[in-house]
Amino acid sequence: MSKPAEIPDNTPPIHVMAGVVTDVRGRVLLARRTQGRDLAGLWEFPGGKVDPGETPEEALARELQEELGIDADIGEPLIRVPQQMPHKRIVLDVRHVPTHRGHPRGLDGQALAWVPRDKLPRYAMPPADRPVVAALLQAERYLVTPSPYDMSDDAWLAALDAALATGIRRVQLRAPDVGQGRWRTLAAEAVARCRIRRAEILINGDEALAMTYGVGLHLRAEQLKKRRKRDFPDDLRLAASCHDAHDLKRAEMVGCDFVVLGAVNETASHPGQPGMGWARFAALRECTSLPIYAIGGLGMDAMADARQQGAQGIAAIRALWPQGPSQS
Ligand SMILES: Nc1nc2c([nH]c(=O)n2[C@H]2C[C@H](O)[C@@H](COP(=O)(O)OP(=O)(O)OP(=O)(O)O)O2)c(=O)[nH]1
Ligand SMILES: [Mg+2]
Repeated sequence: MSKPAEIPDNTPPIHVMAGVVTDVRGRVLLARRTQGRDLAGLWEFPGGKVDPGETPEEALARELQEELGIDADIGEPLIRVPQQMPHKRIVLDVRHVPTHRGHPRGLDGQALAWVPRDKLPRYAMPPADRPVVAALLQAERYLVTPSPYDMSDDAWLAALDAALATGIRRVQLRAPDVGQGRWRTLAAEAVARCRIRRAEILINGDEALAMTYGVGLHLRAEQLKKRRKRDFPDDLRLAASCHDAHDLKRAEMVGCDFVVLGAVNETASHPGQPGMGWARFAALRECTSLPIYAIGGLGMDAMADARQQGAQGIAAIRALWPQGPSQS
């Protein structure tokens, strides 16, 4: 995952603002890049580069006025994606645009489309937009279940239910250190509970079990290193745990749908091992367009930071698992 030779490491990235302009039906506005520019023909969120002396919000409001003729209210940040492209580095800084005045028109001759959210993945977009679309459609919290240790199955399942009740919609089922028989029982019950709550399930490591239930598979880092091809149904999620640029490259090659990258901070399970920190996380994120959850000693209070560093959100055991008496 080395950087293209023509980009020196110290080239400052180009700051690009883009807006998720939404209509009353919740559809999102995409614009098609015109011929004769980079990435021509691809669909994008309308926006453009920040000019010297402008704030990011001023830049986005100006671009939306120039390109679409609308007077837009710039809302909350969605995600900020650092991205290496063949001949440049950008930071794609995406804001919600919940309201605007005027009817958008393609003033540069660009085609426009109002797209229902669930149809966004059908549009061919630049690589930096893949994490943006994922941020719009997919869960920002990825619960990784802890081993039950001395908890009873019932207590563990009750904790899972409590976690799901907080609105968690993506779960990695993992229970290391329990025997096969108990793992199968726990997994069967956990899959049923996640289905009731409409939470997406990925099973850690156990491909046969994932296929049995028709749910996703989360590859451990060692499993990812040995895998050459996806070899997994396209309609089920395939994810992987990554620690470095090699892992990310492999996850791309294998066709993972998303990955988990860390540890960002020191964790309680590995005291004394410093994490990679946000700067390293963002540098690795810059070299891939995979959606990435940050993991490692992160609480939910780090969510805004994570999104600013280009993360889909946070994956966690402790921070997302209700603390029962035997967990303390
Ligand atoms: N607006 C926008 N740009 C994107 C997206 N995804 C993405 O990779 N980009 C890239 C494409 C370009 O390399 C860069 C934006 O530059 P641009 O050339 O469109 O900027 P601009 O609107 O200021 O246009 P110009 O006046 O320089 O022609 O960011 C996106 O969703 N929206
Ligand atoms: Mg533009």
